[in-house]
Amino acid sequence: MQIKKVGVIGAGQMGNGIAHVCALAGYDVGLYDVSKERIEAGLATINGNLARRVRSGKLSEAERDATLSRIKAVPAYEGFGDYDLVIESAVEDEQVKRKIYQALCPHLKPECLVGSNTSSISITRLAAATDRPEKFMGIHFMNPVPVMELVELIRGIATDEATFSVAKEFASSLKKTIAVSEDFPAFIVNRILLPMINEAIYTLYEGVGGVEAIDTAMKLGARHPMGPLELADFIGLDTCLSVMQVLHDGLADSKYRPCPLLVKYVEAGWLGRKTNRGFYDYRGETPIPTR
Ligand SMILES: CC(=O)CC(=O)SCCNC(=O)CCNC(=O)[C@H](O)C(C)(C)COP(=O)(O)OP(=O)(O)OC[C@H]1O[C@@H](n2cnc3c(N)ncnc32)[C@H](O)[C@@H]1OP(=O)(O)O
Ligand SMILES: NC(=O)C1=CN([C@@H]2O[C@H](COP(=O)(O)OP(=O)(O)OC[C@H]3O[C@@H](n4cnc5c(N)ncnc54)[C@H](OP(=O)(O)O)[C@@H]3O)[C@@H](O)[C@H]2O)C=CC1
Repeated sequence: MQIKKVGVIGAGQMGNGIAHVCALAGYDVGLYDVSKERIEAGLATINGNLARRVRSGKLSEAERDATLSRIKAVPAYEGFGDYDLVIESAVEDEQVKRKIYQALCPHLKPECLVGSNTSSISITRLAAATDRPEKFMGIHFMNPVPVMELVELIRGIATDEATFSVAKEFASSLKKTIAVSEDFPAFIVNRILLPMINEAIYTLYEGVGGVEAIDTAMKLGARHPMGPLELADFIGLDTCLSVMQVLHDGLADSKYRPCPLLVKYVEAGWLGRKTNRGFYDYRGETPIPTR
């Protein structure tokens, strides 16, 4: 099957990044979110990211214009009727994702593939909420999508070989490197990364170090490009908590217990960069640690 048109559900930081790399690779892209404002904000981010690449000489203005012209807003699921692949990248909440598939699938052509960018949720379970489990896969991009080289591919129990093969070709066409993961909670990257971030939050919670000390320690002591708390803010603390809950529930091991301080930040609505406050306060010119 030849993929030409790619739909993206959710225009947040991951959805707009997925739309960006797909359009850059020559696909026609349709972007959907719950409101017109959300779609416009996603399109504005893509515009800004492409403009930065033009300024740094990595993209010509003509390439930028052609990329932007390939992305359109799709305000309703009916608009995805002639798409070949739809990638869902809405919030990390199983109930929200299930509702999306139930509303979306009746409008898709029978051969359309469906992918989820979920960070942690069972692909087999999500597939069961669609009318096409054999055409459903985990296609997990990393943040920031235009920069990170990896895509994890995850097959559910029912995913057929043809779907897997098209997904591999698709990810390669975006110039991404593939890592195949079995369908276990949080797959490979987040099975390893999120417990480290959670441990960094416990380190803060127990007073072993402050926000800056923890981030400096891991940046300079372990050569991580971002400290774990800075990275948590970048990912979104709601997403970090959801992933830890999926690990804790799915593997039933207390070592995955989400740190109570992470829970508290999420309850406060301090979700990191997207709400301007998390382990750092981003409202001023430079980020200030909140603890
Ligand atoms: C939760 C999950 O399910 C899975 C996940 O994704 S976990 C998160 C995985 N991601 C990470 O671990 C990211 C760790 N951080 C990094 O690798 C780096 O800090 C970084 C790549 C984000 C920024 O690198 P940097 O060297 O500090 O920044 P900077 O020099 O400003 O930018 C490097 C390039 O990235 C681009 N970039 C940076 N942030 C970007 C963003 N948010 N969106 C798009 N492009 C971005 C810049 O435009 C620049 O591109 P050019 O070279 O083409 O100009
Ligand atoms: N953040 C990260 O680093 C990574 C995240 N992911 C995964 O990608 C997915 C998206 O995450 P991310 O982009 O960070 O989250 P964001 O919060 O930035 O974006 C999610 C978007 O989905 C929208 N949304 C909510 N409900 C629906 C719905 N019913 N239909 C369509 N859109 C909806 C949200 O709108 P509103 O704000 O109005 O609710 C928001 O615009 C999640 O599954 C996450 O786990 C994967 C890799 C990395």
